[in-house]
Amino acid sequence: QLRDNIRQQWPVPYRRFDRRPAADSYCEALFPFCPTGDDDGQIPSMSDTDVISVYRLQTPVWEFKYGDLLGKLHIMHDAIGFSSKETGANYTMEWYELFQLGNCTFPQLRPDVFAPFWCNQGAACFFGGIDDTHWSQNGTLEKLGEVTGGQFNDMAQWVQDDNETGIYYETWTVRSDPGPNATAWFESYDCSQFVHRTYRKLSELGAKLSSRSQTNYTKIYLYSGEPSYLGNDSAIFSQPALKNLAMDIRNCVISTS
Ligand SMILES: CCCCCCCCCCCCCC(=O)OC[C@@H](O)COP(=O)(O)OC[C@@H](O)CO
Repeated sequence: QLRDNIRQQWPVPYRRFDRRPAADSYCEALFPFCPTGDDDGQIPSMSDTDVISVYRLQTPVWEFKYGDLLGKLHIMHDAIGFSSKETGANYTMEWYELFQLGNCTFPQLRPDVFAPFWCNQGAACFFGGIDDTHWSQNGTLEKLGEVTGGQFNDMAQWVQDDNETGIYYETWTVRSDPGPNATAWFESYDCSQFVHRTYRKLSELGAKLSSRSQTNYTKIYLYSGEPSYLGNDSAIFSQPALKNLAMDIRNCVISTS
């Protein structure tokens, strides 16, 4: 696929931003995002010589509301826990949607705006404590290893940079077909991808982490032929010549919501 004479790169790389914008005031959270985390997303600094235990955390999505219901469908949320040997303090770190999963999965139609609208920011949430029951009851709480306080602090700096530049949650993994040699058109960007990036960063920093059991991560797949770039919002939704395309997209939003 050629776009503006440039060969299209698959999967389309996740777009990074210079900095996270404020969310649109139209978007409403049913549940406050990261209610007990720091308002500015700050992560406490550990002493360089501290020993920090790292935990794999997994629980069914919406466990707080539906218990193990989504766990039965293997729809799981992933996070990471930390525990400081020097202070005994525990921490939870996760990445999830500011305005709930449905709004990241499907756009909305606003009565006064022609183009579909997304409330799909996602962000890292770091807060004090590990709710053992929440994570272990229907999921997993497993120690993976230890890192030094210095490695933790370097990871914390990376988390803040990653969080400032990677701002949109993307639910779907889009591939050409279900087979092993499929081409990935778009990768998802969700809780488990954040966990993978963090493990990768910790391993770059020299950490040795390992799990006793195989971890399965939740992904939801769409299969399609090779995508073509049709234009951005303003190109599609403000040009009379593209009205049919714009209507088709709106109708598709109506039929999926
Ligand atoms: C409403 C339609 C949704 C259809 C989508 C079907 C499944 C999609 C699976 C995507 C993977 C989900 C993993 C993930 O990113 O989880 C993050 C988040 O949704 C978890 O939400 P939560 O409310 O269970 O937990 C957040 C919580 O820990 C806050 O303290």
